[in-house]
Amino acid sequence: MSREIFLNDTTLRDGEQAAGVVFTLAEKLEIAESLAAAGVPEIEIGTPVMGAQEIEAIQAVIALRLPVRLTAWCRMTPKDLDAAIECGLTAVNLSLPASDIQLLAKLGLDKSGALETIERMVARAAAGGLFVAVGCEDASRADRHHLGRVIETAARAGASRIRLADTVGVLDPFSTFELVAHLAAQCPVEFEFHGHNDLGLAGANTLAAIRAGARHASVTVLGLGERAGNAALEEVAVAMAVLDGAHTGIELAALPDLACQVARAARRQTPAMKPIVGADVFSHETGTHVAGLLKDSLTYEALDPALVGRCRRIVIGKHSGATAIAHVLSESGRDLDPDLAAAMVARVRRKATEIKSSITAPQLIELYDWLCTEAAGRDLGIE
Ligand SMILES: CC(=O)SCCNC(=O)CCNC(=O)[C@H](O)C(C)(C)COP(=O)(O)OP(=O)(O)OC[C@H]1O[C@@H](n2cnc3c(N)ncnc32)[C@H](O)[C@@H]1OP(=O)(O)O
Ligand SMILES: O=C(O)CCC(=O)C(=O)O
Repeated sequence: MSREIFLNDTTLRDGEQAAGVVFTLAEKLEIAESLAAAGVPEIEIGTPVMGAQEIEAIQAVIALRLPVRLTAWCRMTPKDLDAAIECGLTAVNLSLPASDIQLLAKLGLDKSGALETIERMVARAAAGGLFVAVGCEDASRADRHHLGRVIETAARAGASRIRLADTVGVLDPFSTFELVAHLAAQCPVEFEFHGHNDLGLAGANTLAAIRAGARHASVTVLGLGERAGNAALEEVAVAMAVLDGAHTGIELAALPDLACQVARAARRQTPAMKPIVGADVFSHETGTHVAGLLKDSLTYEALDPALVGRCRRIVIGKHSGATAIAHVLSESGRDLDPDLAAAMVARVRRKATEIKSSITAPQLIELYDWLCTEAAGRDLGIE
C-alpha cells in the first residue's frame, strides 16, 4: 500500500470506557509515553467535560510534549468544547450521532437540526484555531444521504477530518468496504474509520475501511473499549504489515510489552490465544505442524514471531509426534532412539491425557529416562 495510513489510538478514551476500567494518572502518562514511543501518530486522551480529574490528566499528558497529535472526545456542545479548550488541547473530536435512532432518541434532534449543530459547533471550534475532527456516532446505521450532507457541512465549516463510527459494531468487511468507498470518495477532508468488535469483526472491518480509502483508523491496545471493544492496534498494525506490506510507522516489536502494560493497568487478563500478544499464539504442539515447522517455519506460521519481538515455542503434549519429541529431547543432549519413538509418543500422549496439560521438558526427560531404563532392562532379560 503506497498511501500513508495513520493508526490513531484511543485506548485512553474508548479503551477506558470498557466496563470497570480505570487508569490512574500515572498509568495514563506511562501508556501515552509508550504509545508515542511505539510510533502511534495520534492519541485520543480522554473526555474533557468529565471534569477536573479528567482535565488534570489531559493536561498532564499534554505537558509530556510527546511527538504525537493529542485529541479528546467532545459532544458537539459549547460546554464540551470549552472544557477541551481549558485543557489546552489543539485538536478535538466533536461528536454527534448520525443515525435517526440516536439523533431522535438521545438528542430529540432531526437531521436538519443535526446539520445546523455541526455547522455552528465546527465553525466555532475551527475559529478558535483547533484541528477539528467530526465524529459521526452510529454512522453505520445512518441514512447515507444524511452522511453525505454531514461530510459536506462539516468540511465547509472547517473540519479537517470526518470519523465514521460503527458504534454498535454491525458492519462486516463487505459492507464496510462499500460504505467507506462511497463516502471517502466524496469526502474533501481526511477520513477515519472507528470500528467496534461486537461481532468480532472490528479488525477485519478496519482493514476493509483502509483498503476502501480511509487514511485514518481508530484502534486501541488489545482492542480494549466499550462492550466487546474496538479494533486492536496490534492486530491492525501487524495485519497491514503482513498482508499489505504497509508501513504504519508503528514499531511492531514494541506491541507485546505495550499490551502487557495496558492489560495490567486495565486489570484485564489477556487471553492466551489473543492474536499477536497472547501467550500461546506462537506455540506449536501438533505433530505434523512441528515436523513441518522444523523444516521450514513458513509451513505453519503467518508471520515470523521475531517481527513482533516474540519467540516460537515447541510444546510437547497430547498431539505431539516423534519429530517434536526428538527435537525437544535433543535440546537436553538426548537422542530419541528410533526404536523407542512410537512408545515415547504413546507415553507422552498418556501422560498429557492424565494431567490434561502439556508436558514440561523435565517431565519429558523423566518419561524418556524411564523408557530407556525399561528398554535396557528388557535387553538384559529383566522384566
Ligand atoms: C459511542 C461513544 O463511545 S461516544 C463517547 C461517550 N463518552 C462518554 O460518555 C464519556 C463519559 N461520560 C460522562 O462522563 C458523562 O456522561 C458526561 C460528562 C459526558 C455527561 O454527563 P451528564 O451531564 O451527567 O449527562 P448524562 O450522562 O446523564 O447524559 C448524557 C447527555 O449528553 C447528551 N449527548 C449525548 N451525546 C451527545 C452529543 N454527541 N452531542 C450533544 N449532546 C450529547 C445526551 O442527550 C444527554 O443529555 P441530557 O442530559 O440533556 O439528556
Ligand atoms: O464520536 C466518535 O467519533 C466516535 C465515538 C465512538 O467511540 C463510537 O461511536 O463508537
